[in-house]
Amino acid sequence: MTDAAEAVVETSGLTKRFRGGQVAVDSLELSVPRGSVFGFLGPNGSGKTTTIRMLLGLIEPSGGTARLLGEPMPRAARQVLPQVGALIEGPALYGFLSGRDNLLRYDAADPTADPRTRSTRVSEALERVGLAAAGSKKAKAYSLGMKQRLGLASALLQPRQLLILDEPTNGLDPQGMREIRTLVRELADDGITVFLSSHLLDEIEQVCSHTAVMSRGKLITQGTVAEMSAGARGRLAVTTPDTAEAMPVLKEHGVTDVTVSGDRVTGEMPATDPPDLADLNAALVRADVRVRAFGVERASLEDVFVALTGEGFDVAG
Ligand SMILES: Nc1ncnc2c1ncn2[C@@H]1O[C@H](COP(=O)(O)OP(=O)(O)OP(=O)(O)O)[C@@H](O)[C@H]1O
Repeated sequence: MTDAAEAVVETSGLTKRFRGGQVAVDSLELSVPRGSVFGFLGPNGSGKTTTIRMLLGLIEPSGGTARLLGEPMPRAARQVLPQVGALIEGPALYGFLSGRDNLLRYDAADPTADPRTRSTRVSEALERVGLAAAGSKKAKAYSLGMKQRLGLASALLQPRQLLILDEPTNGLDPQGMREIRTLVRELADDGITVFLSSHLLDEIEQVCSHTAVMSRGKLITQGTVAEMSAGARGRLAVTTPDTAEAMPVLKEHGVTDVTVSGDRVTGEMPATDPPDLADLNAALVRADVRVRAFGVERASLEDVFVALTGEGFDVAG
């Protein structure tokens, strides 16, 4: 269970069919490397929460297998779950209790938690999420971001190898989102593998080393975020007031799907034998195109998603 190359989450053919026949998760093959910050990305309803619930043994799969820290779930739940912190669907908090008392109470409900170290562990968890100073405030006075950090603290009351967070920034304002993202990075630096779900592409790009992309219950791709963006070709973008003059020059050089939006002309570089960017820029200038900015933009995960599914990534909700 300590091999660095080992997958901390591994599924094979994992499937969930709900009563009524709807397949929420379809033959999922997921492999989460130890030490990664793994972003489980997909639009709303693509099966992320259902997958997480199966991983944690909260619901039975209809087919396939899931292993957590190398052990089969749900069979090894009692052995494995103490090493896994989880936060799904926001923390259940008592508003009339302080943040600290919420954690004490939460810990007391955990039969594997040692009451003798409870107070120290609660203090450490509050410290870890930056709530030490606010620990004595009533939870109902917390901002949403603070509540979410308190939820994270509850998942950190014991030493964990793996954290599973379902949409940890959902509903937070930009500041709250930044706090959670920073915290996730710090936890990863501490050596905890973090598996988080999100429907936000830029969130995954900002915090995750690896990602798996879901669409309609199916895994469409997984790998490192860097590989994935590199795999999709970026678009050439030219900023110029002379868009009409720029278009034919780009087309002559093999650029396809040339489109104009405002003062930007963008297009796909040819896959084989692409023109040298300096030559292309010179050709634009020769054609009296006043070039204000020029370059190939790195492909985003959204480009990857659109390329693989042929659908737009629905960021609503
Ligand atoms: N208990 C259930 N019974 C029937 N269908 C369900 C149940 N739970 C989820 N589903 C359906 O399964 C599909 C996947 O839902 P799931 O919640 O796993 O998606 P998600 O990617 O986590 O999306 P969200 O971010 O909206 O939670 C959805 O179409 C949902 O309606």
